[in-house]
Amino acid sequence: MPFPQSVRLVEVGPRDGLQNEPEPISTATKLELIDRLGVAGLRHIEAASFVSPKWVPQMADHREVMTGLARRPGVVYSALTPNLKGLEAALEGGVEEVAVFAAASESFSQKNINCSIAESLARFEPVLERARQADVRVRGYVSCVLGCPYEGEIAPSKVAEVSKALHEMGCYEVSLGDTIGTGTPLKARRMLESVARDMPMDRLAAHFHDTYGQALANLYAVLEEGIAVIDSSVAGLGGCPYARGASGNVASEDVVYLLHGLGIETGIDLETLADTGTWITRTIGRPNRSKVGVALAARG
Ligand SMILES: CC(C)(COP(=O)([O-])OP(=O)([O-])OC[C@H]1O[C@@H](n2cnc3c(N)ncnc32)[C@H](O)[C@@H]1OP(=O)([O-])[O-])[C@@H](O)C(=O)NCCC(=O)NCCSC(=O)C[C@@](C)(O)CC(=O)[O-]
Repeated sequence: MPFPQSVRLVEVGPRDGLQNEPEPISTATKLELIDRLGVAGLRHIEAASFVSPKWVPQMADHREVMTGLARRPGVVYSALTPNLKGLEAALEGGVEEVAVFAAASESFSQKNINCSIAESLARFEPVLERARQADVRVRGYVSCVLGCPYEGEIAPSKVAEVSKALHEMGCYEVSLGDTIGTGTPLKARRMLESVARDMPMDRLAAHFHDTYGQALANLYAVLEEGIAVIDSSVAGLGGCPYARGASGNVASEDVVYLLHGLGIETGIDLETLADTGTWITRTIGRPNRSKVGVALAARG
């Protein structure tokens, strides 16, 4: 299949990228990061997570983030909402899009959201219903699509089953998470083929972590299959609190460089994005995990 003409990036740095940071990051820094990403041309930014502050303390200022945003026209600012409580709080914060998150692994589901896969899907039904009433779009995530930190291999048929359930429930898009970054291109392609048998390819997104350095190769493989939405995190920030050793998402700068090199449009200004990666990593004292970001910064 030919590559898509354009790809939509979903920037998850302010949420997935920061959620695991042990030291509190100020709301002002989060807001500046989100705004800089908008200036760089990102049109979908996952800004916050309405989860329990006991489980993920770094996201405790979700309301302040959501209400403090300098909303740029044309930019969607979304948030994670695992249940009705989270959704109601997000709606009060003026959210225009939310995401529910399930897993293809029972053990990960228990560790991450404290319930089974079936219970999570049942919990999402009223979230979808309430979001529909409020005219808010819902995205769905499936974690552990290419491996689980507790169970190892995950059957592509299980990923397909959970993805289909989220799609049928009303999620406009399902993002496939290689939570621990163990995937390889062949596995990624096989998994995607299995999922796309049950739901349209243009409703799927790739959300790959780069723990084993395979994320760009995996993205190339799924782009060839027809994926046109990619989640990424500026400077490769991140790691999942319930997947020990998992490193960040694939770096947004590296994805943009790859896509532009393939002649695929993103609407993103790479230099501004790279400056944002340099700024946030310096501000929070983290290494910049984007090779492109580091190379551009070194060039001056
Ligand atoms: C899902 C829950 C809330 C269930 O948590 P629970 O403990 O089973 O829920 P509960 O209903 O029994 O409530 C327990 C307490 O949490 C409170 N509570 C309940 N819900 C909320 C809420 N929405 N916001 C704020 N507080 C909440 C509730 O009010 C109560 O407070 P208490 O009475 O003890 O003071 C919990 O397990 C949780 O917050 N987990 C965090 C999960 C998380 O954020 N994980 C990281 C994001 S997922 C991810 O990174 C993967 C992804 C998406 O990026 C894709 C990939 O890479 O794979």
